[in-house]
Amino acid sequence: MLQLPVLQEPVADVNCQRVRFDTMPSGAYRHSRLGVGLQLLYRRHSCNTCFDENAGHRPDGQPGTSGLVLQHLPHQRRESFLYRSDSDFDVSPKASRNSSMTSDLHSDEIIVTPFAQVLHTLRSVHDNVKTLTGADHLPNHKDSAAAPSLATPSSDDEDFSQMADKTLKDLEWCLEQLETIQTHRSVADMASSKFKKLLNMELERMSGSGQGGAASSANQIESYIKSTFLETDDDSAVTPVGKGGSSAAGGSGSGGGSGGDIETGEGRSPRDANGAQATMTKVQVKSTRTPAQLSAIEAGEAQLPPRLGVETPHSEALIQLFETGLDKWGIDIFKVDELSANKPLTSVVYAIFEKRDFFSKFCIHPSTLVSYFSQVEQHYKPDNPYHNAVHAADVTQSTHVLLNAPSIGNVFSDLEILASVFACAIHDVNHPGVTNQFLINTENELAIMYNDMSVLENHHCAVAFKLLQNPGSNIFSQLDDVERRQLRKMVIDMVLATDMSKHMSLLADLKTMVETKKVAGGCLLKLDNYSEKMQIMQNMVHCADLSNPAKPLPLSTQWVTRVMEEFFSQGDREKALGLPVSPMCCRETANVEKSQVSFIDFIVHPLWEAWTELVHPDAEDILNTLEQNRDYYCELSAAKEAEAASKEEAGANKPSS
Ligand SMILES: Nc1ncnc2c1ncn2[C@@H]1O[C@@H]2COP(=O)(O)O[C@H]2[C@H]1O
Ligand SMILES: [Mg+2]
Ligand SMILES: [Zn+2]
Ligand SMILES: [Zn+2]
Repeated sequence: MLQLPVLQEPVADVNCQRVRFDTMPSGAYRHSRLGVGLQLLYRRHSCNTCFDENAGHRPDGQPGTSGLVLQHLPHQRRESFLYRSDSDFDVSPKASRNSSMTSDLHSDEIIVTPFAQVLHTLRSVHDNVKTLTGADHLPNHKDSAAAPSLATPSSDDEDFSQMADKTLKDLEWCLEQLETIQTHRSVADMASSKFKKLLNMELERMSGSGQGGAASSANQIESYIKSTFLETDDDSAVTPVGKGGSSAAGGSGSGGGSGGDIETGEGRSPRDANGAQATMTKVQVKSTRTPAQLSAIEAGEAQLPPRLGVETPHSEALIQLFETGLDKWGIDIFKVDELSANKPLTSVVYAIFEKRDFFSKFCIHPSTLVSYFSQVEQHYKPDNPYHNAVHAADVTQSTHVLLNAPSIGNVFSDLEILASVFACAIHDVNHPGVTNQFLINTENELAIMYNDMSVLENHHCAVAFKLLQNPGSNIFSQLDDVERRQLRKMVIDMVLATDMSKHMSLLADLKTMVETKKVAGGCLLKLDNYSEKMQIMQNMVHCADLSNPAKPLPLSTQWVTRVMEEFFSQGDREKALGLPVSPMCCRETANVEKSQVSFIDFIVHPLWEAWTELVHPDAEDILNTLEQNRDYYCELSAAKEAEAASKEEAGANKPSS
């Protein structure tokens, strides 16, 4: 069970409140300044005590060891745009929006997802009405509260009419929200549409602010973020045409004879009528084992593979590296690549399976594991600068570290952990080095096969499960049917969620779940149903997939170089095919530093901020690193702009002779 913090309860219990306030950091006193009936926000706990307090409050009376406590983030933390004022939209309670109350609050106190806001506001209304009608005995009014109050509070009339006014406004807002909920949509969809609106506002603000070169690079970044991380709505154009002619446009008509040849190395033509079939045929590679070896494996007599599953002259150094780094955020994964003789994925998976005792827990023969993951590793394309086996190993090891967080220590079963590690290892297998939009625009056989829906992610899953069918490769052969079905479903759900167009929905799910539980006053996220657990697992893998900007700077910068190189080579191909160049894919015009700042501000930081809220304080260092890296790129970008400006000036001042 995930254990949530008791961040919020109506301020009714005077004694409890005093005790808590005594132990709070100074910044947390702000609620006590608010008038009676306005304390709709949180009573807060001091960080080092709230876990124990929650344990004491647990309904089952068990000590609070097996859950996750949702705690507040430190106040100096920069907040993401999700906390920005949204006064252009009717997306927050009116009364609270402009009041002094919200202006000095911090992200752990402000509720931003609509459904939680409704619950929250209703609770406040409830408390206010209680006070207004005299049902409450005005706990904050010191000892005078001992006398039962009348229908009109003893404080001045102004307080009273302000409160009545606010109560009515809040009630009206809640009713409006509840009335306009589209019943076919989930409450998390409410958050997702709100966040998309906010992101669009931010992006428009960004691209509207610059001039000249700065404006065009901002436009390109805006197009990149919109086309990659925002799902195209049914009612908008099928393929968004970005500003400045740099977008993944083209649509179904423009693929022409281009063929969109993903170079999978087998020289097949995607326009070939058998193209789709060829894709899966390619996956059915022959097993690397001789029949004798296979029967030895089946009989359990197979020889153990080399240490860590890879033949390498550097096995001692690799063992050393894993001993110190396997459980650490920011292991040098490029060093792992080098020491493992370019088998980073096999060696990382092997080390994790050993560490987690999966060989014996799931009766997996080490040589079966090596057989399977060698094939998976071969199906990652080494020529991709970014989407290769090193990225897979990186995401797998990152998830392994996230799973080790004490706060989620007892949340997942072994089978769920196995599924998560496996999903990460295969999540980009056979990636062609181009985006979904490119495959769709070029009518690639994969796009045809998967009807333009999460084309790559469907392909990664299919390839991985196909490879399991090769002789001597089924690492799950000893699971029973139910477990195998469960595992398959979990893996598919996680890998399909790595489609970046699902980003906002994932983030909205996570935030709505966390905030709703907080507001509802529960301290435990029970996570006893599949869908809630899966939301956490999908977000965890998504975080790991978007973790390169949160790694120590020397690693982070290398990933940026790689991802940009991959984007640029897609741009080269688009140019060669006469297609419009996708945003961020033109090596001549892309602004790498600035795009990193925006990528972090608009995508990565909101996600990690939400994850940190869930597992606080476990991911604190990760969020810090992310913010430092963001500042690094911001400074680089500013320096570059200053240099460009001074060059321009020098050019303008030169006499034209
Ligand atoms: N540093 C980065 N800058 C820009 N885009 C990135 C960066 N890192 C990852 N991405 C994108 O985010 C995507 C995450 O899923 P993929 O690994 O399939 O592909 C990744 C890239 O398209
Ligand atoms: Mg992917
Ligand atoms: Zn706390
Ligand atoms: Zn990935």
